[in-house]
Amino acid sequence: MKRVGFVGWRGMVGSVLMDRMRAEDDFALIPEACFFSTSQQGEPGPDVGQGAAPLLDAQDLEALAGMDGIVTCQGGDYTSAVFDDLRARGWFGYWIDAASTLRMRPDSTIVLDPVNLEVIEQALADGKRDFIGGNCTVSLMLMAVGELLRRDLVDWVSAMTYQAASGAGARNMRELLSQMGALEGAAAELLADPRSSILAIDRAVTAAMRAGDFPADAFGVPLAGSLIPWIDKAMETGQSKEEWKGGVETNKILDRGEQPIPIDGTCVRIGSMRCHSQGLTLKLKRAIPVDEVMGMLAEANAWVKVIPNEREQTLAELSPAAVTGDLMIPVGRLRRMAMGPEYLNAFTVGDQLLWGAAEPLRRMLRLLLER
Ligand SMILES: NC(=O)C1=CN([C@@H]2O[C@H](COP(=O)(O)OP(=O)(O)OC[C@H]3O[C@@H](n4cnc5c(N)ncnc54)[C@H](OP(=O)(O)O)[C@@H]3O)[C@@H](O)[C@H]2O)C=CC1
Ligand SMILES: N[C@@H](CC(=O)OP(=O)(O)O)C(=O)O
Repeated sequence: MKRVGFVGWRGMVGSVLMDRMRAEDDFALIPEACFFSTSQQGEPGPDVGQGAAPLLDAQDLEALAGMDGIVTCQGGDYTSAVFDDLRARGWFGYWIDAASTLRMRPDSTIVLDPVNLEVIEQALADGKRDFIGGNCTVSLMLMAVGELLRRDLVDWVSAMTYQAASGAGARNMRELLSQMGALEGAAAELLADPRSSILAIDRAVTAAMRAGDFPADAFGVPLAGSLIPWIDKAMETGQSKEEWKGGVETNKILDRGEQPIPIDGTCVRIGSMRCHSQGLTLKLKRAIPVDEVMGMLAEANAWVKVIPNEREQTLAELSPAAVTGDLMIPVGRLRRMAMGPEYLNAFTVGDQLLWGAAEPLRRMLRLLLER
């Protein structure tokens, strides 16, 4: 690949991608990196070691068709607006995309190479050209416990999620902080007085949360001091779309074909900034000693970190506060459950902008550049 186009590089996911590409010196492998924008065409683009050229128009199919590969973090509306037209013109380049639009199309491969490198290599051998990053929750779950599914040791998985504000976008992250500030502000005087009643503090906070001027334009409801047990649209199954993706995308990543593993649960937005956490119940096909499970998980990839089921280490290492900004994927609380020896409990945390969004795309591009 000689010319690689980047769309959506200045957004939240795109900025994380750019940072990671700079950190890994990926741009040194790209003879010509071209930057596009839907709103800032002609403005100077970023300098990634090749000088700062003016930004190209991301709607200009002619300019896009001049690329050997396109990496987009611009979002699903953009993909819907240009992708089919671009292919219809006979464009034969590689399309690497963070958005969900194309994920379930037969020609697309969902990329998470530490888990499904064989599937990606087969797709390349078959001449496939569309490589799409998975849903953040799915990718993070598979980075943590995918090895058990890959080895076909699992009957089903229930995933109860605790998802960060970042999954809803940059505006929502800002709003979460505004909400936190508004709650603190509502109780500030009472908090400053050590003799004030905690119930009075709680009343002040609850009143602020329910007031018409509480900042909730982005989420629609309070998230700080509360939670939102619904993410994305409704499906006919009664699932939210986020819950539906857990099943269909996991099975596509693992190429399970006609033998999908049932995966379901409740996806919940909580007041974390950019780390998604998940409480998992795995029904194993046979009772496997927990030590053996820990060994399998620890060896599965270079980023997973098995945390012993002990209080101190769990508090120190298995939380959004510990993981934010890091590629590490801790998985802990590993223990047999009261339901029987085949029932395994697990808890995992991951940065949803790194392994959840930018990193699988970066690695797919690198794989193509190094071929
Ligand atoms: N957020 C997430 O957790 C995940 C998101 N994704 C996918 O990635 C897509 C993009 O998400 P995200 O990065 O959160 O979107 P952003 O809203 O942060 O960025 C999207 C685009 O908005 C434009 N933009 C307008 N104003 C600004 C500004 N002030 N700063 C930066 N960019 C601005 C830019 O395009 P332009 O230069 O053309 O104006 C930018 O590329 C999503 O729609 C989704 O499909 C995938 C996985 C996870
Ligand atoms: N839906 C995810 C974020 C996301 O962008 O997912 P997807 O890439 O599947 O649309 C969340 O809200 O946490």
